[in-house]
Amino acid sequence: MVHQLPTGAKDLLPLDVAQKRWIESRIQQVFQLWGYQRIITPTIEHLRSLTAGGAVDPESVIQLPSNSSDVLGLRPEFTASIARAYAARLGSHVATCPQRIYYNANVFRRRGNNTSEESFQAGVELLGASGLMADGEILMLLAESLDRLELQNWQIILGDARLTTALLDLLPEQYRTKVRQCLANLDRVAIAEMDLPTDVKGYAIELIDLRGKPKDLLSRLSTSAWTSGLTGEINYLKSLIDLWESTGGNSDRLILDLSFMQTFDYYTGIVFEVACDNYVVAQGGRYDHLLGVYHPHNVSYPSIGFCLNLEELQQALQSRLPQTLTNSSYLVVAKEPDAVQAAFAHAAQLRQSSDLEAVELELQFRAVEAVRDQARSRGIPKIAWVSSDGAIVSETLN
Ligand SMILES: N[C@@H](Cc1c[nH]c[nH+]1)C(=O)O
Repeated sequence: MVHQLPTGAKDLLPLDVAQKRWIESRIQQVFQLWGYQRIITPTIEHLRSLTAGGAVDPESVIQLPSNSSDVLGLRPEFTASIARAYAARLGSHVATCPQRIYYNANVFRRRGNNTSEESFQAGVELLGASGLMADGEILMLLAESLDRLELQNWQIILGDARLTTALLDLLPEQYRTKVRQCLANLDRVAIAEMDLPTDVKGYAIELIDLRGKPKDLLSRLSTSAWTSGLTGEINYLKSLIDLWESTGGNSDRLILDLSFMQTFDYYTGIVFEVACDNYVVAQGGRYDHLLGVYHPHNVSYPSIGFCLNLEELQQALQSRLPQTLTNSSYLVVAKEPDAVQAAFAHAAQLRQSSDLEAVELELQFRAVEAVRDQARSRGIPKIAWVSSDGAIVSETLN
């Protein structure tokens, strides 16, 4: 029988794992330097918890049969699980806020035609914090994580769920849903072809074009006839961009896109994704009402976070990642059966040495040349030949 993996599943072989570790260890270092602590939430939860009060489509969750009446599912992302874990724990005590939490694990999504996909995310959630400094911290932490990986050519596409909704609310009610759909799909043609009063169409097209350098776009927006009631939201974004620039953020890295919308529907403030060579390597945003979905009395805590998509990062970083595995430093060989004990003892002694990589044992009694060939082919530079009387001869291969 041929045992194939289900469509969408994959094995990570040791080199894939080494590359993934390379990325993870750097990102986690940065998260920890900013004071974030790691959380591990369960892979399986109740479907109703994973769907975050309707913000995550249950169709995207891989559901599991269960004996109880509650359907279970595999987590499709972490934000809902962390909101569930912390909603009741934060309490009203000021000292518990903010909480800085990070995670690094696998998530599972059901794709079209019933295939499933497992992928890996490393991310942070800043719980119980709002305002300019909190949003600024998350954007800067994101930038520092990407810089730590020496990722090139990345750009943050920054939107604002609240402002986008407010801009759409300026349209007469009967057109809002349709125009929102066109914005989500960046479908300019559909807007142009819609049967709309001329001024409404002009405004809808203005909305789809709200993408560009943050400062240019914001000044265009402040002078638009439609947006006079939105100065608070517009000024907030101006201040955030100023903070980014004044703290060393590269202004070319930031694109403001007020037609940008996220897949999950729990966002209430800034939203963003990071694009790099056609890969979306990270996404996130502010979600001020989500913790309330899980709190026994619906009390919410303003929060914000992001996750990095490790497979996409691995693709975008490919040429910088390790291309080979680390070889062992020594092959320890028992020359005859009654040297086995001494060979184990010598290998153990070598492993104590801090300047060596791994020490491997030869497991068969092969001819000397066959052992040397074996070591060479595995890139092991040294052999320790152990005799039954305990004598050891070290050989460096050339
Ligand atoms: N959980 C979101 C990313 C995110 C983290 N925090 C806020 N948003 C995702 O998987 O897309």
